[in-house]
Amino acid sequence: MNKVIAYLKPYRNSMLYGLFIKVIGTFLDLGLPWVLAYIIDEVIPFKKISYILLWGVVMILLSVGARTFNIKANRNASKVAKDTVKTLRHDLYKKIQSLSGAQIDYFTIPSLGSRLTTDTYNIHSMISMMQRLGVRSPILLLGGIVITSTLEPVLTLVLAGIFPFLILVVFYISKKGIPLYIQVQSSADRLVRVVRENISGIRVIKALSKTPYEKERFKKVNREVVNKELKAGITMAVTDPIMNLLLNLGLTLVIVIGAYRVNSGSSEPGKIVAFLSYFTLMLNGVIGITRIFVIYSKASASAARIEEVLVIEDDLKEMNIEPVQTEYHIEFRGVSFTYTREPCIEDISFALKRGETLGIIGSTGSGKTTLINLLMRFYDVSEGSILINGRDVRNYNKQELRKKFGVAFQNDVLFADTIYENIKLGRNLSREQVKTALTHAQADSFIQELEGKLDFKLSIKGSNLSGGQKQRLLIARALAGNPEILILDDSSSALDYKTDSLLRKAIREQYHDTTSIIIAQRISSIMKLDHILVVEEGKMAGYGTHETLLETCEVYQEIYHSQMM
Ligand SMILES: Nc1ncnc2c1ncn2[C@@H]1O[C@H](COP(=O)(O)OP(=O)(O)OP(=O)(O)O)[C@@H](O)[C@H]1O
Repeated sequence: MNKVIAYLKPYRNSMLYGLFIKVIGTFLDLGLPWVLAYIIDEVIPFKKISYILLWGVVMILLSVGARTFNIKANRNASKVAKDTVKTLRHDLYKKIQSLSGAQIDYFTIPSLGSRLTTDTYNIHSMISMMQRLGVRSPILLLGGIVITSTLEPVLTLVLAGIFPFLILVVFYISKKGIPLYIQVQSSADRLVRVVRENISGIRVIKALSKTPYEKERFKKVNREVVNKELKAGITMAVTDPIMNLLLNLGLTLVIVIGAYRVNSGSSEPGKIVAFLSYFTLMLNGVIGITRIFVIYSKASASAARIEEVLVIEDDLKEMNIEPVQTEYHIEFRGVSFTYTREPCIEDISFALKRGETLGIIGSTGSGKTTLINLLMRFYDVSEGSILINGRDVRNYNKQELRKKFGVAFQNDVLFADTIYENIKLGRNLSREQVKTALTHAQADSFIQELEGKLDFKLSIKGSNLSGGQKQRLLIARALAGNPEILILDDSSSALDYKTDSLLRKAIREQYHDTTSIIIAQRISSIMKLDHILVVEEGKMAGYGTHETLLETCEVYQEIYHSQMM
């Protein structure tokens, strides 16, 4: 919680101001029953209307003052909570952006999503509540005790006697509640994951008639969240009735003893009436405190989850590795890599000169994308090294490294925005540059037919385009800005042969200085490239030109025969 609490520092003055007016507002509330008792016991016996009216006005002023100060304080509290969580959410988002691939795998994307949304919302509720109920409730409770003890010390003793029990209840229950709320958040993560998968795969689910299966899957995880919520809720909900019970027991005693005291002349009816009003205020105070404990329990579970992300060390730090003199633009030197347990990439080596093209082919899951992940340093190699211009990729500032690339990943994302903005993607690219990239990506012809052309608005994930059209836009995005290194990861699979061939021709002719790596399943997409790497189960099954591989590489021959014959 400490790291999250530190976010409140800049708002210290604003919180102090809020605290001040909240305290005044609450004290004005506490003054009301005292004035009531005074009117009943001291003013009414005189039977003077003007005197009674005067004290009535005092009561109205107290009441209006209390409301005004409380409203002002509550507004201030909301503002502090909103601003604090805005900064926290911003920092968390920034941190998530900088996480390495391994760290994202560890946290999982749905969990990061709910840490950024539900967890920060819980913190917002806590900060807001702490400044409101957190100030008001203890004052109502303690102030109530102090004032009632001046009015009726004997009766106050009866109420005060039950407070140690109340504290014990709150302590015991919140100790049980916090771990339960951590479990609730974890199962909410699973729910988010299932919903994400479900919604993004809605078409295939319908196509394969998997709706009942998915419904069942959702039902299961939804039930899990509900059960966990229920368990946490039931545990925390015990607090309220137990406290009410204890307080009501105390009140019953107060009324009985109070009645005896009024009868015996040692107290007055006004004091007993005021005592009952104070009791209601104190009850509100106690209810407020229990609510704070519930919110605190939730927020402390959320704070732990947020802090876990905020404090994680960058595992892709810049290293100080001596650069080497080399004629190559990109070099893989004996690269091996393991995601979790089994090695995924083993001893891969190749070298490309500037402007050369490399095709990577191999069966699914053989490790082709992983090679790109390592080149772009989403993960660090387990063994060996990857050099760009003789500098180890671990030597680069991450921004500097990633700026070199133009990338179209498998199933990459198109945003719900115009075609122009989707290609530009926040870079400083003119409409002319974007148009050129679209022409090279063979997207020109279909864009001409769209309403608004470059300003045609795409739906989420580009769902108002065909698969081939989407791929052409993604390729254009990779080409725009003339990157130093172009990566196309299985991104032309939906193109017809003619368009695919025109695309390769455009890349060859227009991007001389760009070193290109093209991952493809189709041999026709890569057979004319300068080098071809054949990957099989993470290992190099062959490396060379199309002709040499046809002679020397059995795996390549098999792929060739299966596709071309
Ligand atoms: N984040 C990850 N965590 C653990 N294992 C992973 C991760 N990403 C990929 N893998 C595993 O590593 C292996 C290689 O995956 P990779 O995506 O590199 O294959 P690929 O050759 O590109 O496959 P495809 O042609 O189907 O895209 C696969 O067995 C895959 O299950």
